[in-house]
Amino acid sequence: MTAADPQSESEPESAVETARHQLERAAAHLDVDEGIVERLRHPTSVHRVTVPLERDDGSREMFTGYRAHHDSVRGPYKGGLRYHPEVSEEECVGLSMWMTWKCAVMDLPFGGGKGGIIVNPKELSSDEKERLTRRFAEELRPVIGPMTDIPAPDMGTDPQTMAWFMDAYSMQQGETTPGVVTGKPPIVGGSYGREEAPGRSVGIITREAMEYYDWDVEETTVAVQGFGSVGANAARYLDELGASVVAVSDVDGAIYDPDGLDTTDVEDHDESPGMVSGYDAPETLTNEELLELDVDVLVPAAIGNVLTGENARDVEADMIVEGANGPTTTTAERIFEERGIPVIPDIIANAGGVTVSYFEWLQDINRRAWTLERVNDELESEMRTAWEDVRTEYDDRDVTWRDATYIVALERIASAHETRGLWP
Ligand SMILES: NC(=O)C1=CN([C@@H]2O[C@H](COP(=O)(O)OP(=O)(O)OC[C@H]3O[C@@H](n4cnc5c(N)ncnc54)[C@H](OP(=O)(O)O)[C@@H]3O)[C@@H](O)[C@H]2O)C=CC1
Ligand SMILES: O=C(O)CCC(=O)C(=O)O
Repeated sequence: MTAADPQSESEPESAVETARHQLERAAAHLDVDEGIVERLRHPTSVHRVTVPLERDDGSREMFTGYRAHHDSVRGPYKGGLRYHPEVSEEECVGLSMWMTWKCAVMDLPFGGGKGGIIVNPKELSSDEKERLTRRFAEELRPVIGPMTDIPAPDMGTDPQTMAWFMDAYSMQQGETTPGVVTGKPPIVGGSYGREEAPGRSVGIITREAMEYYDWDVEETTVAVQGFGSVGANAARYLDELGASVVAVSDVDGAIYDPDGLDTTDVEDHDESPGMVSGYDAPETLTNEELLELDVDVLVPAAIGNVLTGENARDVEADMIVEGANGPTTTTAERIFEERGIPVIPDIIANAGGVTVSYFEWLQDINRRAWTLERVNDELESEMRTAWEDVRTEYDDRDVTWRDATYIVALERIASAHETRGLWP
């Protein structure tokens, strides 16, 4: 491993710092009112709540939760709830900014929000997680709602968490309100295909990018960091397409088979957390080694800030497709640009999650479920449209894939602000 890049911006970099750098880069290519750019550097509001929990043994503990609202010019705030020990206000703000751009790239009528609780979900029993979630929903009730802010799953939360959240909100409202969260199980108003959607979109966008560069999918090797909702579904989609998925990982480490893993045989985070590193594979690696494997496509799909000034020069992949939110720091991005390694950004690659959340929200409003086939067909069509919008900017301007994606998003957001009138 080489030393940290001498021109590094200070690392570790917070999500909000990364998000601001990315916004400024895109703004430099557009004729956007400086006031609008300045406004977008900040959240509209951030809500901090204390969430009391009675443990199974009768002891009491206080947890801190957040909900950041970044921008709602195009519609209600939208974005996930994360349960993780490293959740912070700054992280929620950065993630909410990414949600604003993500919804705009996909042309969805939503803005950006994100929230979470500082907690290690692996240290909660199912009953404790339910009580924590119900109380969190009650605390957030004044600032969420089907027409104001619609949470969804993220790391450490899942469809069951969303069902508890929806139930707690509905009990307080006095009416069943399925549209207050997305990512629920289908039996309580969730959409078929939502759980798989972010990983599926990573697969679709990887496929489109491979087509763009004229790569043969059957000849392509892939390494995926993280084998949860996003990573496992991306790996399985690409495996099904014919790519050779040679490595996947969980928090404890990676498994590697140069001949390709059978991704359906490896249990994912939902089926059995922590089972990846226990799988009987020809070789095991650390997560750091997985990131530096000589593969065609690297998909970081676990946590943020894993590609940094420390390791970006050692990455041997020919293309990076971001499954996680914010896996690449500003310094790493610059190094990949210098090295000619394309980085397809999170805000389009994993946007299938929020896109199917939008389908779910429509289904909830209309009280009418779509088939899985319809969901997947419409997701395919939305992803291809967004890819074409981004590809056009990429081909027309001498910019990175991230800049091209941000340009599409920022043009739509800035134009909505100008049309509505930002300055009263
Ligand atoms: N869920 C969603 O709808 C969406 C999620 N995302 C983003 O995708 C990323 C992953 O989310 P999601 O798949 O939902 O999360 P999950 O909780 O379902 O899975 C996370 C996976 O990452 C692994 N992991 C956790 N910490 C580390 C670490 N330090 N190093 C390596 N692996 C680690 C976990 O391992 P283990 O099983 O051992 O815990 C697990 O395999 C996040 O950045 C999230 O914001 C983006 C769009 C939508
Ligand atoms: O489905 C959603 O509303 C948001 C999912 C999410 O948090 C994300 O895309 O990062």
